[in-house]
Amino acid sequence: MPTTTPLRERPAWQELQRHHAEIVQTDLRTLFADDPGRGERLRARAAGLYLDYSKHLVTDETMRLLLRLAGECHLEEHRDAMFRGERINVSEDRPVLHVALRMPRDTSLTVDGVDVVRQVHEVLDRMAEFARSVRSGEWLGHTGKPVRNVVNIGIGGSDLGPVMAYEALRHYSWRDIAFRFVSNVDSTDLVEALGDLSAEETLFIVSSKTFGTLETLTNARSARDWLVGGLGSEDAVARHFVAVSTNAERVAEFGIDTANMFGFWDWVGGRYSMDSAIGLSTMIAIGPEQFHQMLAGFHDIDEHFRTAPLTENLPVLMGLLAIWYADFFGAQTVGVLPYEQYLHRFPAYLQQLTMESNGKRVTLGGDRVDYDTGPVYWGEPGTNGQHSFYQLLHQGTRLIPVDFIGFGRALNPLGDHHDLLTANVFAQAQALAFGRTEEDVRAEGTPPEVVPHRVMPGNRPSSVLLAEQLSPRVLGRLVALYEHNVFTQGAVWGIDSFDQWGVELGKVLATRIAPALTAADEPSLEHDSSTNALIHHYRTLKDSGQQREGP
Ligand SMILES: O=P(O)(O)OC[C@H]1O[C@](O)(CO)[C@@H](O)[C@@H]1O
Repeated sequence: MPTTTPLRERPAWQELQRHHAEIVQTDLRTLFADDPGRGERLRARAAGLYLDYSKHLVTDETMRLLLRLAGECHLEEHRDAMFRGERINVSEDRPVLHVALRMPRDTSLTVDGVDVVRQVHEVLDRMAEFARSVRSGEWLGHTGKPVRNVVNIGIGGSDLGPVMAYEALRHYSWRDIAFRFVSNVDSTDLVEALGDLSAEETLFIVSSKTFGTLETLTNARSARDWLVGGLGSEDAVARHFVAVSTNAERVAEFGIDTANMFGFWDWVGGRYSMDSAIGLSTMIAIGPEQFHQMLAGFHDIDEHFRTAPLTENLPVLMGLLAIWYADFFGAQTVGVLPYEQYLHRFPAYLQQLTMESNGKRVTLGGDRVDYDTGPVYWGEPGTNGQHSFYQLLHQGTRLIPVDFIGFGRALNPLGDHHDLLTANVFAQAQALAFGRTEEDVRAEGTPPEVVPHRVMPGNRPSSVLLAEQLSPRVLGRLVALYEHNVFTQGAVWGIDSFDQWGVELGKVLATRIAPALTAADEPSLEHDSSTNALIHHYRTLKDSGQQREGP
């Protein structure tokens, strides 16, 4: 599918470069003053989401050129290839089919002779049956008690999706069960999570696509020791451990009965898996019906991405804007600022989705790119961030495009809190775009020496995304929106957004270094001089602690 013309040589790219030189001669104040209809025109809607992109450093001409670039990069053909189940993850030679995870039961998609939609719904049905039995108290632990605590053990995509979704949908969750999420191999994570739990009432979900991840297996082994220690029998594992994985062999090797395993497939990337069986904790928390609502939300945006004209296609517009700033303005980051406390882990979730996907430096054909790819995504919920890092957004030297996410209705209405919250969304977007001029500051009687400090340059870009109210369906829509935004960016950059080879080397090196840290006798070291010195110093610190802790 990829054509051979290098990205920077494409006509639209070159025109965008020329056009960029014009855009920086104007500013948002002028653009709005000259065009009263801008705020109503530069916006798009889909599946209950409203995207205002009028406060971006763009004109109609910019959008026309960006959309032309998408065409020249065959975005629609790439998209259709994904939906058809072609092996677009070239470096791993796999299809990319998270969109099949939310296709309705009465549809089908055949890949390599198998109807994957049927497979998906078989697993969803098993998950639903299990979730119902846990929620109803029918599923009993080894000593005959129902489950009161669910602990998901996983990392990366096997943790960030479940924890983000649990937090986002807490309002809809079954409060009789406590949920904990353990990811870090730092023992504090597990110890703190289990500290106040009773083994008799605790169910572990070991979530790992590969079932080979060091952190997850280490935590799962320690959790099993804790359980067996607490209940006094290895037999307890069968009623207290279930697994979510693509690797039945390793699940069995670990000692979990594969009858208690929920599968998925290698065509689901870890960071695209929260709506697969990896979402088992989410399903137990909110129930199968609400989980299906979340899937329907994902599907709403899949259909929009697949069928809407690019000019009105929300994820496409967002992806192209990210490219505009990354490659033509040299912006390094994108802030995501949800004004909804329940979405407080959404930026952390997006970090993996965006950066593990588009943190790539070679094209699909293996050539080194000569343009910037994936920006750094980061963020915090508003209004908290306003009292922390927004200063830099408003008056710092860097250009940082941001996405504000707001809602029409609060889940926990209280007085005028929600109107105040939303007023802050609009005010921040306004302040970033239009700032405060020197004349305005002087007119307020500001002492001349303070004037430069109080001027707000404005001309800082933002999107405002609005939805009715956070719900499972809306969460699905939001996540799918960013998934396809990431897809759009990757398709234009011509990179593989679905592999993650960059995380492998560190894993291999850690397993080489670990024996030197655990060895009883001073090891002979053959690493670089810095690593050798660090290992020596660590061993000294460890020994000095052991001596102090001695009898
Ligand atoms: O689900 P697994 O196989 O344990 O992998 C966990 C995470 O590790 C990664 O491979 C990166 O280290 C992610 O892509 C993945 O989500």
